[in-house]
Amino acid sequence: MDVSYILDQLNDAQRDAVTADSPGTLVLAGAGSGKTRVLVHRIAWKIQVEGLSPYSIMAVTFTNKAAREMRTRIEELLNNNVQGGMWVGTFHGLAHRLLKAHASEAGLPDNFQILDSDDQLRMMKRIHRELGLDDARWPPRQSCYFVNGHKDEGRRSAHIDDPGGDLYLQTMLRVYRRYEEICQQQGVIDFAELLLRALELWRDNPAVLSHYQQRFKHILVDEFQDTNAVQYAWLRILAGRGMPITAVGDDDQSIYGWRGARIENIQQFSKDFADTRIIRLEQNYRSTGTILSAANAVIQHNSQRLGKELWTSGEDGDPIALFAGFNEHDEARFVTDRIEELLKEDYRRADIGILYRSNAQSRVLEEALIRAGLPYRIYGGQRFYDRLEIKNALAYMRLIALRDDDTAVERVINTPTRGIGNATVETLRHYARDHQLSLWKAAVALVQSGGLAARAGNALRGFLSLVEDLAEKTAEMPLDEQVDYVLSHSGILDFHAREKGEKGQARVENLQELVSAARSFQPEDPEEDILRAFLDQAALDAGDQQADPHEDSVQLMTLHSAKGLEFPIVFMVGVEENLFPHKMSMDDPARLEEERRLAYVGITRAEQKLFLSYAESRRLHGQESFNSLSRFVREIPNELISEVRINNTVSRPTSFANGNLAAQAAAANGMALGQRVLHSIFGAGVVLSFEGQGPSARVQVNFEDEGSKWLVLQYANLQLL
Ligand SMILES: Nc1ncnc2c1ncn2[C@@H]1O[C@H](COP(=O)(O)OP(=O)(O)OP(=O)(O)O)[C@@H](O)[C@H]1O
Ligand SMILES: [Mg+2]
Repeated sequence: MDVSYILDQLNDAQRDAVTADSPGTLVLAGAGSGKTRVLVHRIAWKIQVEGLSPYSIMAVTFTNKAAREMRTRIEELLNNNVQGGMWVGTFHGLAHRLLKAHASEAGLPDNFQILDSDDQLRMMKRIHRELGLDDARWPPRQSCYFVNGHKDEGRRSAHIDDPGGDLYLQTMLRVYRRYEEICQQQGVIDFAELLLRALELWRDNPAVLSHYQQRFKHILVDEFQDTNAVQYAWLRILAGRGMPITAVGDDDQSIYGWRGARIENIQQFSKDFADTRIIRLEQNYRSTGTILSAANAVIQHNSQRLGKELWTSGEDGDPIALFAGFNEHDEARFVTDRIEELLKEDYRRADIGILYRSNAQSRVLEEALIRAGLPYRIYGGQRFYDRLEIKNALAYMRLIALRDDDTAVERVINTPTRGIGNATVETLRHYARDHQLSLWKAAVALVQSGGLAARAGNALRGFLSLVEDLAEKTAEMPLDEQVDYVLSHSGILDFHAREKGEKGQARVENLQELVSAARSFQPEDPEEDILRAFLDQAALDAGDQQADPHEDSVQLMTLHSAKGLEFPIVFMVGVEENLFPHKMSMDDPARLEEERRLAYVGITRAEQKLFLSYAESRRLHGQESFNSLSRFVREIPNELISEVRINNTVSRPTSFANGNLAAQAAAANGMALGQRVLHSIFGAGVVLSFEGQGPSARVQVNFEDEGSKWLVLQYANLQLL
């Protein structure tokens, strides 16, 4: 059999890694050196040459998107359909699959549901109320952090030592215990719990473990540097004493330390897996020489490194462009202007990635993209399934699947408004707590016993029978009709349609989109209950489905979600001290190094062109700040960077509502580049640029008769034309 096509497009070191027959194989290499490619080709090799069945392979990727891509690439390579039972997915996705197959062994009800981070926070707030904790002193978010942090390390509340007189720990422990109890009672599990349960399932059920140990013949793990303690333990327990395992990773790209990821797992690997062969890849195939030199220069400032070389035989390419905006709007306009130019040069929108440090930065960029008529998609962040109206609709669907889902009850018991006030809900909560019941069962009991005032009782009865009715009427419908029916008969559609203006409109469109999503939904396992599978998918998916995936669109995402991806063009925006590195990480050397690795990840996403930009003044989370250029940019040698001058960006007049220019510019300097203005003495002209801020802000205007002049904005008294 001619299998040369599996090795043809690989260099020697990559071939070595693909064909290695060592029990443990660790590929340790920098960004863009072909680690993911090696994994894909290694799987093809295992199947085609070594004759492993796809059924006996497990591959772990970092995102659901990466899992889908991996599957497609293997299929392309093997020229066939390898659906045949191969397990490819994220740790969370695989753990979920495992728990569904063995719910009872894992101590879960068959229809357990996933609690996403928003739901988790909601539940935490309820627990705080129940325990009489004041949210100001005990932020519920902090409790989530506490619980998740311990779970990531594999610690349940029972494993935490008696905190003695430490009030903080005592309180957190009480919260953790109560949280565990309630989750168990309701049959819901959060993300960290998925992993921990999956680990405990194997640890405590030798029969289940041995089944999988016999089934799998090879485990492969991408982005190994970001595994946490529980994930690593899960791999180890499965691999047992002899299952071959291949891990690929890059210590310089470890960026999830804040979520419990442990770089040490890399060193641990060769100790734990006998006869590990370590293979290094040194040639980068992704980026231009300039981009690669910049990345290398930045990461060299870190002290904790295993140390790797990375070179490219490619061209140097363009210098890295650096743009200083007056504020975030100016920066966003620079981005959209450049994108428009690039699109004229034969690039497609999907070739362009815009990367930022914090989710909140996306809003201004989104607005600029919308204004410029440029379709875009966001990975992560405000995902389709995170949107309010979608969560409302899904809460009804979840209740149809499982009445005891308290989070869903809380969400829609009075949405749309049906006269169930806070007092009634509070009574319900008390009753549920006192009788150890779910909210739903408590509601049924209260309605039956007549324990409520007539009005409240009727309203509550209305809600209960609505849900029962929805369940009954839609039981036999195909999924999309079911969703459609629930949207109109629950009142959710009307409720959101009544919201004013664009927002209501957008919500209705999103709800309609949910029907389409249901129509095109196909469960991985056709035997499975489709509603259940759909709800699980909604909770798990990393937000890939918000826009039409086939439309050519600009890609927006945080630096964290960009890991493993590549784009011909990359804009890294907001490269400012306090934003990136993040101000929370500035004082801690270890966290600062993690921020630098994030910069390394960002830079190395770019194939051909890299644009960096920052804003001299920025309003974020409602606060104005003035930050200097990020140290990470200053760590790039000057000769690799070319500064973009502001005038270059004045390509078209910006339109915005009439008003007093000084006031607007004072609020947001530089909004009006290209704007035509009138001065009482110099006459009409066009705004060329701005300088400074506050009272010293100056504006440069090119007057038709008088030529270019600098004026102090505050006194210039310009009128918009
Ligand atoms: N031998 C090769 N010949 C040509 N192109 C290659 C070769 N190896 C890898 N590539 C290409 O280089 C790019 C980077 O490869 P890949 O994504 O596998 O790198 P990686 O090491 O996984 O990067 P990251 O660390 O960012 O995850 C991809 O476009 C890939 O197709
Ligand atoms: Mg990769």
